[in-house]
Parts: sequence; C-alpha cells; structure tokens
Amino acid sequence: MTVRINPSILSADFVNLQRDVERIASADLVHVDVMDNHFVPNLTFGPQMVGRLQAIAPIPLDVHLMISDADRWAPGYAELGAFSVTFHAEAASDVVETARALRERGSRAGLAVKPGTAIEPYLELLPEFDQVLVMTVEPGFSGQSFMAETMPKLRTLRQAVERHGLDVWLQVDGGIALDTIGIAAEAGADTFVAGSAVYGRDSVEAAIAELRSAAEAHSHGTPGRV
Ligand SMILES: O=C(CO)[C@@H](O)[C@H](O)COP(=O)(O)O
Repeated sequence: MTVRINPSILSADFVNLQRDVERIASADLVHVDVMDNHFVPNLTFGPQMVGRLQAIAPIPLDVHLMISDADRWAPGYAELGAFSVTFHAEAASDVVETARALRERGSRAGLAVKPGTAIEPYLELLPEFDQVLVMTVEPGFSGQSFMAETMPKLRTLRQAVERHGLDVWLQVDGGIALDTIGIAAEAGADTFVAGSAVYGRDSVEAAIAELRSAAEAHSHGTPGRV
C-alpha cells in the first residue's frame, strides 16, 4: 500500500512559511490547516494565504478546512487549485453536494471527522469521496497526544474500502510521530499528517524519511510511492 507523509505547516514558523514549505519537498503533500476560530478555538489563515502557498509550494496542497459553513467556503479552495480539499462532516449541511462541488472544480474531495463523530453514517457515501480524514486529536492545535481510541473507526473504514474495492485514501491527523504512526498504519491508514514530529526536528528530511519507513513497516500490503 502506498504510504503518504503530509507535514502540517501548523507547526511551521509562520514568519518564514515559504522557507518551511520548501524544506518539506521530500514529503508527498503540504497539509494546510485553515482555522476560523469558530469551528475550532484557533485561527490561522484563509484563501489569500492558501493561494500564495499554492503558488510557491514544491509539492501539492492538502487543504484541511476546520471552518464552519463548509458548504459555502470549501469550493473556493478548490478553485485556488488545491490538490485536495477536506472539510468536516460536523460543519457541512450537505456533504455529498459539497464533495461534488470540489470534484467539479478539479480537487480531490475529503471528509474529516472529529474523534467523537461516528463514521457509520458516512460509509455508504464513500464513493463520493477521494479521502477520509480521521482526526486523532481534537482539532485545533498541534502538539497534542494521539487518541488510540479512534483506531476502530479507521479499521471500519479500511474494511469498507477493501470490501467495495474503492480508491479512497485514509488519513490520520494529530499526535502522529514515530511511536504512533505504526499503530495508525496497522489500523488501516495510508496517509499521515504530522506537525511537531516533522517541524520539531532539526532535519525535517530525516523526520519525513523515518516516519515513512515506520508507516511502511506496519502498512497493509506492498509499500510504494504515488
Ligand atoms: O489539524 C491539526 C490540529 O487540529 C493538525 O494538522 C496538527 O497540526 C497536527 O500537529 P501534530 O499533532 O502532528 O503536532
């Protein structure tokens, strides 16, 4: 199974964002956390900054919207050219319509769920999505501890994806580090967001390589790149 490592720039130095995005060229995608201080108690940036990141990033953008009223705002991020746009199930009134709007605009459509949100109501909608993000911390901040109790949700998703032969990436985000990435890979994740475990290291390149090896050692099937 192909393993993807997506460093989260929430842990980067915002004053030197271009430098820190260029440092992660060996990763698969740049994970871009958009927060509105309403859906989550933290504030980052909006479309203007994402547009600039789209212009300078050496690898594609994986935009994670932690914002209310996702139906209204998500399509605009796809129009900026983001490779993938993931919105929260808890913040959208029509997840299928929003996913279709993203795909129509050329982005991969992602559905995110908070740790306390059940995945079962969304299983039959999986063909509408290109990726599902299982939050492994409460969204809002980097540097929190991995919540292993979210792993059954990932196993349920992996079974559903395999059973129906779907090509849906399963992403985890929050507390992913060398001592937790194998747990998530074992449970069925193939796409790993890591903030402090990448930007907290002197060599972000070594951090990315080590996370990739650790995930591949526990992943289902044969390892490989996109
Ligand atoms: O979306 C979020 C937090 O809400 C994440 O992307 C964090 O930025 C991950 O940081 P670490 O837990 O890996 O430090």
